[in-house]
Amino acid sequence: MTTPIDLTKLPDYLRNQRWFAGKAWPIKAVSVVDHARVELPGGRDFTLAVVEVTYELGHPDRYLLPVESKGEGVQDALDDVEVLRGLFSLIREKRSLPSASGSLQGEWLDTPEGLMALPSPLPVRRLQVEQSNTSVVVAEKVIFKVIRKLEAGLNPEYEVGRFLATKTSFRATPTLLGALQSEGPAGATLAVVHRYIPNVTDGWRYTLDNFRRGPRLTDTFLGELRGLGQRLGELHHAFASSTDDPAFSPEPIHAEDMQRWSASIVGEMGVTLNEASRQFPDLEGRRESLIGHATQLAHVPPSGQKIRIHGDLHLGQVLRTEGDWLLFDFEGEPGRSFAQRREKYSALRDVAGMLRSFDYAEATVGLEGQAAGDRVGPARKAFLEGYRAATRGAAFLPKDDASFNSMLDAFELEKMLYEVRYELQNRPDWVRIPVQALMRMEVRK
Ligand SMILES: Nc1ncnc2c1ncn2[C@@H]1O[C@H](COP(=O)(O)OP(=O)(O)O)[C@@H](O)[C@H]1O
Ligand SMILES: O=P(O)(O)O[C@H]1O[C@H](CO)[C@@H](O[C@H]2O[C@H](CO)[C@@H](O)[C@H](O)[C@H]2O)[C@H](O)[C@H]1O
Repeated sequence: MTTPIDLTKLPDYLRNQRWFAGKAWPIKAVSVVDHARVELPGGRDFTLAVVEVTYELGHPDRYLLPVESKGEGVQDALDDVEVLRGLFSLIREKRSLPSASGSLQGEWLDTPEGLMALPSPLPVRRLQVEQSNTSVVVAEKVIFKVIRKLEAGLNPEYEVGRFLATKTSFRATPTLLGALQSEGPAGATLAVVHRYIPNVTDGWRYTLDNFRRGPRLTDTFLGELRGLGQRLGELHHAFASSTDDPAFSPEPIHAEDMQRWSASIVGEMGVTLNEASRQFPDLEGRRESLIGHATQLAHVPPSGQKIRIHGDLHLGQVLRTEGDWLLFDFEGEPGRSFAQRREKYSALRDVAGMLRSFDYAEATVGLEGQAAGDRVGPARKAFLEGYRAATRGAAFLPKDDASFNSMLDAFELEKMLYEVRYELQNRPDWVRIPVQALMRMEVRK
């Protein structure tokens, strides 16, 4: 198959795309590593190409480019509704297509939700939100996300979604319905399809609205946060459920795990403080105390289990429907490899992620001019109460409260360090939020 794209135009094209993550580095070369032609009704077609971007420095990245050859240059094919319908049909009809170096495979799960009827012709619309990928809503019932930056290996969002939909009874998530996979040397998940949930607010906006109401959170909202903790507990029960799939089966936490996790936090602290203390010199004075905090984890007597977790849980990863919460986006932290994101871990890492979000919400309303209030403490307490109630006696959690609290503290510290790195790279104006949290952190006696 001949390469269908004008390679000379690609560096400029990529630099102008919202989803292109390499804007800060000079591009050395762009090459097409795989491509497939997808035919559309009426004799038209478009190309799904996987391109590799090599930079003057650092690792190469791969991107998926759905493109149409229309006149000059490179055209994003996802602007064309016929292409959106064509891509969706490929998945729904489980079609297989040859590509230059392998094949494309549409997958559709035959679960009860997968059997839904859809109208013809299919109404499709692109979701108008700022996001790293491109999402398309089909008939207000289905949402498919075309993944822009590709990673090698099994995509955790697909893997987890499939496990929850087919092996567990956990339904507080938009159910995974299908996926588009590319197989062969350029193998990757190219798109994932979920049930679309109409009339939802994301948990971040919903929480900010509540934090803006005054210095105290309402009992109603605190009750809802208890409900959020409970849903997370149920998710962890589903992850910990007995299964013969080695990618999900729970494993005991050993002393070596605690030591490894502790050492990894100490390592991340070195890198993060070196980067951040140029801008926030006071952080240097906290180094020893924070290291003490991280090393404490290595001495926690091991109990509980390692399980698969959400991996990047925060308020932006939950949806508020009428009267309930849905947890979604099981991709894990974008800065880590798929292999790292698929590792089993303590469930408390997710709990810590959500706790950090309450601090971010407080800082955000503070920056907007809201007077300081008594919001974060009660929000944390309510969320933890819900989580504890749903997981009482669970084998995956530490046996005693002291271990529970020490581990939770260490994972909150780990998340703060991650956030400092994330913000330095993505939203430098926000870096002071996790930095201030690091400055405040006390070692629990
Ligand atoms: N199943 C769904 N139902 C309704 N809205 C959704 C659903 N999945 C995602 N969304 C909306 O789309 C936005 C982007 O989705 P997300 O999967 O987080 O994309 P990205 O990985 O590109 O950030 C979410 O913040 C949410 O508002
Ligand atoms: O949603 P993503 O998977 O892309 O997650 C990344 O971006 C998040 C920000 O959008 C970032 O979350 C941090 O900011 C949130 C407020 O915007 C806050 O609620 C979170 O607690 C905080 O960690 C997330 O860390 C990052 O991986």
